[in-house]
Amino acid sequence: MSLGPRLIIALDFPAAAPALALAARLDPRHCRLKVGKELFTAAGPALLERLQARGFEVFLDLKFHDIPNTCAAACRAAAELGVWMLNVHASGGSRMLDAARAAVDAASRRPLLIAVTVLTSQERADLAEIGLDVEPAQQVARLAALAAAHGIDGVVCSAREASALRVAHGAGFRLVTPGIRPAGADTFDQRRVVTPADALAAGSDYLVIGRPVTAAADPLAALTALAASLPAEPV
Ligand SMILES: O=c1ccn([C@@H]2O[C@H](COP(=O)(O)O)[C@@H](O)[C@H]2O)c(=O)[nH]1
Repeated sequence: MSLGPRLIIALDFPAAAPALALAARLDPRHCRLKVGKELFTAAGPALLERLQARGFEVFLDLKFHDIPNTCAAACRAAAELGVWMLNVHASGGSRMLDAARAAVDAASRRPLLIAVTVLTSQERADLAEIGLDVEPAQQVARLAALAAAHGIDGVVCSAREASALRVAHGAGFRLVTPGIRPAGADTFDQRRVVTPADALAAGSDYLVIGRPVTAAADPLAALTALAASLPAEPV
């Protein structure tokens, strides 16, 4: 089964113009695009329409986390925007996950619904601070199991956790992995980072890549080099 392009470029920009300028240099046959909180707040649904009109499938990364009714309503509204994938926080719990899933199931074009486990910027000390005395991998496994049990299509995790999740949840469970860094690249605020080739080898379905491409002096050259470090796309 082909999952389509496995690279998802995070358009973390403050306005539509730079996002559209980068998108104009990209090919929807080779990557998908991610619109997150910053860009969506600045540019709104109109930007999604323009990206989709150019042939891109869009991951709307708003990480909804609220009471079940509010979360479901947000998922419904996001699904109506025609996005390919959207997400919620698994830590919202089973009733919130059920409500979110029911909302996307009712959509005329159902997007993939993905649950965020432990942010890739977090390490053990960050979890301890919020009262979780566990390794990130353990908390990721716990939240992924909750998501899977409630019919969620997959999770956002670090590729460090991908192989264990693939064993636990099988081939159809989508593993979406940010925190991707070519060897030697600046990690910035990320903590659980993995190289692109290692992420795929570990079983990631989709690699989310932002600053290694978008902050590069030549984003297209950076993306081309990154893609060249990967085995050929399955067809
Ligand atoms: O656990 C998570 C969930 C989401 N993200 C998002 O992915 C990109 C990563 O950007 P980089 O510049 O490659 O670090 C960014 O939009 C995050 O909001 C994540 O990093 N980790």
